[in-house]
Amino acid sequence: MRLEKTVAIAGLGAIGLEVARALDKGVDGLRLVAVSARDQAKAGANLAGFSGRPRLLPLEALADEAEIVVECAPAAVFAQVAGAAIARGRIFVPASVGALLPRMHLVEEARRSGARIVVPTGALLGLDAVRAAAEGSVESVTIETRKPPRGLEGAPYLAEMGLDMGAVTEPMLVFKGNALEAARGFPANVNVAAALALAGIGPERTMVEIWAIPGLARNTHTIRVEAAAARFTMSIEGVPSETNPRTGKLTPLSILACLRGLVSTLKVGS
Ligand SMILES: NC(=O)C1=CN([C@@H]2O[C@H](COP(=O)(O)OP(=O)(O)OC[C@H]3O[C@@H](n4cnc5c(N)ncnc54)[C@H](O)[C@@H]3O)[C@@H](O)[C@H]2O)C=CC1
Ligand SMILES: O=C([O-])CC(=O)C(=O)O
Repeated sequence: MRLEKTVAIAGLGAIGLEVARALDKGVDGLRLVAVSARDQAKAGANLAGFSGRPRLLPLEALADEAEIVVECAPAAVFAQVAGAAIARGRIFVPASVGALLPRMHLVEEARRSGARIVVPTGALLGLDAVRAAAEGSVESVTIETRKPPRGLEGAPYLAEMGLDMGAVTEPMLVFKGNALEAARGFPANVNVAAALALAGIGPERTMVEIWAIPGLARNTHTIRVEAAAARFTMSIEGVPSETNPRTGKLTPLSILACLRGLVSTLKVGS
């Protein structure tokens, strides 16, 4: 008989609430025991319809309650959630992957505490192929991200460069650089580039282009990999969530699939 693993979720927004709802409906081998939210009244209302009764706790307390801590909060509070989960030796599943890049010391801390950091594919695709390719030699990895201008609004890089997304009337290349610079400049927009970098050849060598495309209905990511074992190009067009246009609807589903993979008897994909 398989033991159940307990799960806690930090942040009940576009991603966290969807994951929480799905877990509450029932996923074999997983039990939602705690959540954290900024707006307690709103969280209480959202949780009122749940059949389980997850505890509503501060971010740092989640790791005391659950074996798996899923981070679905803004990048600004990433360190609080990650630090506690890793210190307690938990399985830490981050959505704000961009916030992990400047904090790679957490991987060393996890090694010491026995914690694991499991990065879901999120709004992206094909990280199994990228990881396989990276077991051999890889010449280059690039990602082009295309979003409607409103999906990029609020990024610190845009403010630094004086770029007003409201004024974009035709396709515009707003950023070109490596994944580390992209994560710094667009902490809420290019988690996919960070995940790609971690799957493959690292943030310095993974190259990123970000385009603002007026009228674009879907967040589009295209990966190109040139490796000794294979050359591949993959593209995904994600439907933006209604609650947060920066976030694709696939992301909570990817996290759910990732969580299932932590406990399932049959697991598909490397
Ligand atoms: N890995 C991936 O492919 C993707 C990752 N993301 C990232 O995932 C994270 C979550 O994204 P969304 O759910 O779309 O954001 P969201 O803004 O819809 O939700 C975040 C939630 O966290 C809550 N929150 C804020 N401060 C908090 C605090 N101190 N304690 C507890 N809760 C707090 C907010 O009230 C909100 O409900 C973001 O960092 C985003 O950039 C988004 C899309 C794709
Ligand atoms: O949902 C998407 O298309 C990707 C995204 O926002 C991110 O990488 O943070």
